[in-house]
Amino acid sequence: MKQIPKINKARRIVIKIGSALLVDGQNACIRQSWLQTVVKDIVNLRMQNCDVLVVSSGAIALARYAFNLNRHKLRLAEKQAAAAIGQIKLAQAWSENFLAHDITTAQILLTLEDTETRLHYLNARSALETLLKLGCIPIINENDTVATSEIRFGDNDRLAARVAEMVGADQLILLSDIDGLYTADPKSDTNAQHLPIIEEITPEIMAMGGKAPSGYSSGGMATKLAAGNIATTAGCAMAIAFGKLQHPLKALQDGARCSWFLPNNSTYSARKRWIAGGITTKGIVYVDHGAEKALHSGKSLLPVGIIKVEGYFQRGDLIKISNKEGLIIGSGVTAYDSSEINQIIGLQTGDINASLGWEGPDEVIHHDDMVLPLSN
Ligand SMILES: Nc1ncnc2c1ncn2[C@@H]1O[C@H](COP(=O)(O)OP(=O)(O)O)[C@@H](O)[C@H]1O
Ligand SMILES: N[C@@H](CCC(=O)OP(=O)(O)O)C(=O)O
Repeated sequence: MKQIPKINKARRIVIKIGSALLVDGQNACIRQSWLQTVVKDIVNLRMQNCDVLVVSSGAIALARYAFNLNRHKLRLAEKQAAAAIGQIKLAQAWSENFLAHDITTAQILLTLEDTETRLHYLNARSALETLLKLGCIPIINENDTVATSEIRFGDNDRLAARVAEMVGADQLILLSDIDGLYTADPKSDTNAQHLPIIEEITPEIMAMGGKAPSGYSSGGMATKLAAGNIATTAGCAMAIAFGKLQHPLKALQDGARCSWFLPNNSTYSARKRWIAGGITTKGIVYVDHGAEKALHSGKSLLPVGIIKVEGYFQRGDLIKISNKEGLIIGSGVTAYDSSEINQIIGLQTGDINASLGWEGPDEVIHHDDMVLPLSN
């Protein structure tokens, strides 16, 4: 039996706070007395030598009543406008509350694209590391204004997991309106059972995540489980805990019920963890049975094993690998763009250069740039 993680033993924690906790939905204002208690809990964690990063939702919810933006379904551009209005209030609330403890906060707005483009990812990572060294608390949110539907996380659960992976956090705490994962949504199934420990995120566990709820929240349980996949693959434990009460982190430290997702004993390098955490699909290469077997035995993907390419992508993009039957078996960074792969599909290594007219690498995806099995 694996050990249940303890929040007071963590060296670095990412805490994700959902809109419903931070924002009073009736009045579209910050739940100030609650926020004060969360900030106090975070200050205490830092006194125990733990680095803390906050992923905070709430920008859109804070702007709901401005400019008649209070309908349930907003268009993307309206959400972006609401986020731009609300983000100032959100950052100000965090800043003022931490300043009361002489702690400086720093706002970081990220998109899915930032976490999937290697250079942006490395820049964000070094900025976060520097902020932590300076003793600041990064307050992170999705950059909703520039995130169009294809490049949106759309939920801060997966963004938080990506951040946890980026900074090598040992714990990710998702504070929610529920105290963990149940076998079904307890709001609609009175027989649902609470699950205190999830050792592995199996397809059965994934199936327990329902659809996104209506109202101000956007993710629901499904995105929390997707976050669990990213975090645990990166070797980070994840908790889903009830956050609505005062001092929610202290409550967790004192043993309040929650669901812990235990980390994989992953020995992935930082680069492979980045690949494993990829969410978008720019394209897919389909491989034959021989190649599938070779990949599983640690070989690189060669053109000879590819039978089909889907999508348009550039060299260096993260793409998925599918077997002949259409099952995604992995992902990796491609050394060729999609039109080049179409030119060399099925070719033996010795014939690649003649077909391309220039000297390309032997591998379409090098073993060092590939993760199997796929983590999400
Ligand atoms: N299997 C499940 N276990 C627990 N909660 C579930 C499950 N399936 C769906 N849910 C719903 O997910 C909700 C939490 O997600 P959400 O409202 O998006 O939270 P947050 O705003 O904290 O991101 C719960 O209130 C619950 O109704
Ligand atoms: N970026 C959005 C939050 C989106 C989101 O994930 O919301 P939630 O499900 O409440 O955590 C905002 O600040 O309003």
